Parts: sequence; C-alpha cells; structure tokens
Amino acid sequence: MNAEIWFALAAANFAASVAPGQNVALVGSATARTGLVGGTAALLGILVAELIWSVLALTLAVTAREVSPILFTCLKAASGGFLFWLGMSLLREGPSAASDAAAPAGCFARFTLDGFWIGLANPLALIFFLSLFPGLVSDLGDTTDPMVLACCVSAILLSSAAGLAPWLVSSGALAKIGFARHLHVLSGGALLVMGVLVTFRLIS
Ligand SMILES: NC(=[NH2+])NCCC[C@H](N)C(=O)O
Repeated sequence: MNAEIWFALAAANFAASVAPGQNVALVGSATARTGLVGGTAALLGILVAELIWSVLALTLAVTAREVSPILFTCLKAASGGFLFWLGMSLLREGPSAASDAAAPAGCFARFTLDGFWIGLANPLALIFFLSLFPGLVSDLGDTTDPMVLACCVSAILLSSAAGLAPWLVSSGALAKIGFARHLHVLSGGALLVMGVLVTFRLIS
C-alpha cells in the first residue's frame, strides 16, 4: 500500500466523517453537557465502532450486496429506535453539567458507550464501509494481510478523528461562551429528528 492510496482513503473518509450526522450530533451534545472531556469520550466510542466496521469490511470483504436486506432493515430499525431514545433522554437531562468538574461520575463511560452504539448503527457508516470502502481498497490485493489492514485502519481512524475534531473544538468553544443550552437542544433535537426520519422511512 503506497502513500497515495493511504491519503486517498483518508481524504474520502475525512469528507464522510466531517459531514453532519448522528456522530457529529452526539459529539456536540456530549460536549454541551460535560465539556471537551465528555465530547472526547463520545469520540473515542465512535472510533471503536469505526475500527470494528473497517476491520469487518476488510477481513470479511463484506459489501452491501452481500448483506441480507433483512439485516439492513434490522440495523436501521435499531438505529432509529436508539437515536430517538438517546435524543429524548439527552433533552430530558438538560445541559446541567456544563463544566467538567460538575459532571457526574460514570458520565464519560456512558458517552463512550453511546458513541460506540451511535457509530456502529450509523446508516452513513453502513453506506461508507459497505459501499464506498470496498471500491476504494479493491486494488490492494490481500486486505487480510496485517500490514495492509493496519494501513487502512490507521487511515480510517485518523481521518475520522480529524473529521470530528473541528466539531468537538467548536462545540467546546460555544459551550464556553454560554451557548451550552442552545447546542444541547440543537444536537439532542437533531438526534431525535434523525431517529424519527430513519423509522419513518422504514415504515413508509
Ligand atoms: N467513517 C465514516 N464514514 N462514518 C460515517 C460518518 C457519518 C457522519 N459524519 C455522521 O456524523 O454521522
């Protein structure tokens, strides 16, 4: 794997990662509630999910065509329900713990876990890892070779983190200058609306 392919992979994933979606909304919401530490905890959970997606897509070489439509539907239903529930519970809690010091114990572990599920059941991640990603790595030969695997995974994880970093930093800055409540309502509401949309599209 040469540097060109590494950068092409990283650039494609950066574009997908920086685009607004449920990962971005969770990072915003976690940062509004508990500052940069909470946002970073959510980001770490998302990265673990992305690690799983990229390793699965590379080692099993699964593509969208091979995944049963029933599994897709189940994943979307789980994603819709979880987004709705998470949006509701975040909105109900309110941005009470806007400073790191006031954050309740266990809050960061919760954000990491939320990040993990949000990242795993992300319809945009499904599209990326099962449709775009296989095309991007198709010339690499044996993608189960540990070296190739490590290169691809490092490109994905670094670019995903780089895509979420501007949202983390700007959310932290907004929370600091007194917009924590607005940010909280906006990102919690976005998660809720995405949950409704995913569910609505499934049943309509
Ligand atoms: N690594 C990826 N391409 N993941 C999908 C990210 C989707 C989108 N940026 C979101 O926040 O929901």
